[in-house]
Amino acid sequence: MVLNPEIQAKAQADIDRVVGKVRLPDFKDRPVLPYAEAIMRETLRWHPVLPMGIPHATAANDVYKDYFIPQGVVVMANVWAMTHDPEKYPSPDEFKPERFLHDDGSLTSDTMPLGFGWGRRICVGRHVADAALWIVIASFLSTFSVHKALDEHGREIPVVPKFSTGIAMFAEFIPHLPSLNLVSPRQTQIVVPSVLA
Ligand code: HEM
Repeated sequence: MVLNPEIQAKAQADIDRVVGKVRLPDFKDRPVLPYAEAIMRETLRWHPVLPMGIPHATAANDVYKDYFIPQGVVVMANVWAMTHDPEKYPSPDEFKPERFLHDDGSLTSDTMPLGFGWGRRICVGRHVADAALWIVIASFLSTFSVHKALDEHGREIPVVPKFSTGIAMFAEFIPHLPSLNLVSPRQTQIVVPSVLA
């Protein structure tokens, strides 16, 4: 969001329109908040948490497209190449939630399943993760805005997105951002559901 303020503003306008400003988003709002959903899918596509999945081993000899693959070799799925295929996702390095939306704003059928793997060893926690990601994204955007911090002259400090390499990919730049002005509250009154109060 700090890199894409116009996307943040668009998502917040959508949430304010549907949810209003006196309560937090709830799961019942999810079907009518396609833009937040598209942000989540684009996040999983843009920098997948496990860009090469988790290593697997073949249980038997196999042949795939004229390649002989012996039993017991390590096989890794190049999730990064799939989520950055320019034919499927033009300008793949750009963060564009709109790629998951039709022109009328409704969601496409591409739910970005690649981020959780596939087949027998698909992520067993995907439904927990999916729900948790959505509610965090929607609640955060509802209550806070992320801005670039300002230097002592009041100028925005540029943010360079830098991600770790290795099995798991995470945003390395976030802990190094100066905290000044980074996150600001945008709602003065939030009604906490009684179940949480
Ligand atoms: C955004 C969050 C998450 C992402 C992107 C993610 C992604 C993945 C991926 C790509 C795999 C490997 C699938 C494969 O080998 O083909 C995996 C495996 C797994 N995940 Fe997740 N995961 C997430 C959250 C979770 C959570 C919250 C849990 C537990 C509650 C969980 C539990 C597991 C387990 C146990 C496996 C191993 C499954 C197996 O080998 O049979 N994951 N995950």
